[in-house]
Amino acid sequence: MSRPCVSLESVLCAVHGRALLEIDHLSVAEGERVAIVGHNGAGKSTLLRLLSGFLQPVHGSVEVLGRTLDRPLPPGELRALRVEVGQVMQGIHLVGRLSALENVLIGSLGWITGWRSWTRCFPANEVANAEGALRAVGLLARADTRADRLSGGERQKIAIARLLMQRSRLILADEPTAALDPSAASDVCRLLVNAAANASLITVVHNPSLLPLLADRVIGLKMGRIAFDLPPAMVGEQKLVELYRPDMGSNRTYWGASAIPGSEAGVEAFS
Ligand SMILES: Nc1ncnc2c1ncn2[C@@H]1O[C@H](COP(=O)(O)OP(=O)(O)OP(=O)(O)O)[C@@H](O)[C@H]1O
Repeated sequence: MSRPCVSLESVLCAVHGRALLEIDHLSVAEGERVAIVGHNGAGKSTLLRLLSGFLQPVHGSVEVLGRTLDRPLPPGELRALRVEVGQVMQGIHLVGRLSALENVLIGSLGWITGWRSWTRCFPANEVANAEGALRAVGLLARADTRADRLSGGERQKIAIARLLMQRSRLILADEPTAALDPSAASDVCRLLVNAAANASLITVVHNPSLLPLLADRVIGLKMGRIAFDLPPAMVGEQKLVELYRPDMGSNRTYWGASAIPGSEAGVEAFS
């Protein structure tokens, strides 16, 4: 069996003595497509931050693509991780003053070296590849348009074209369809799955109707813990109602600051 692309054991993430995420065990195989669902504040983005090396656990082990992320990585390794882990995050991180094509080319910065990388003078074959990526998301005609003149849906598609250039082994997408109309949301999901043809894909999503498009496995997070881990066909309305129903009176996510050593300074690592 192939090595898991993501492996978490006995992980606790906490800030100022408050537990945000507690995962006993989570493993994602290479090529798997996983959706994460859960109420606001359930810990979905925290999980993605952990997997992208932006946040370290208070204790437990985190392995992503063979790298141990329990401690901050040295800069060289962090850069390598950034190339291997592609991200489409809330708020879409495009450079507004650059054209759509230039934004897509940024995806290849991890692959080109030396003066070309510093001066952003991309070789002709990479420019052709970037045009191909724009064509794949249906936006070649907007290649020269500044990113800040594009619609939300168009910008999401540009972010996916950039992923195509990055050739990541793991793609983390945090609500990639937020604020899109239903048709644009389906388009973006299909493009994302295509972009992840040779990668593992973990997507945070709020709209349950998109689950079958995006995932072959759905993980429900509730108050920082895994509530279920099921195929999309088994995530029916009842499961979702239970997942999103507030648990009144629970104080599980709060401890005294002294109860979780190492979590006092967590907010710096978090922000
Ligand atoms: N910078 C921060 N400092 C301290 N706590 C934070 C910070 N950001 C988020 N949190 C807390 O961490 C918990 C989990 O937040 P997270 O963003 O992971 O939730 P989420 O499931 O992604 O929610 P949403 O659906 O609203 O995006 C929340 O209780 C939130 O208040």
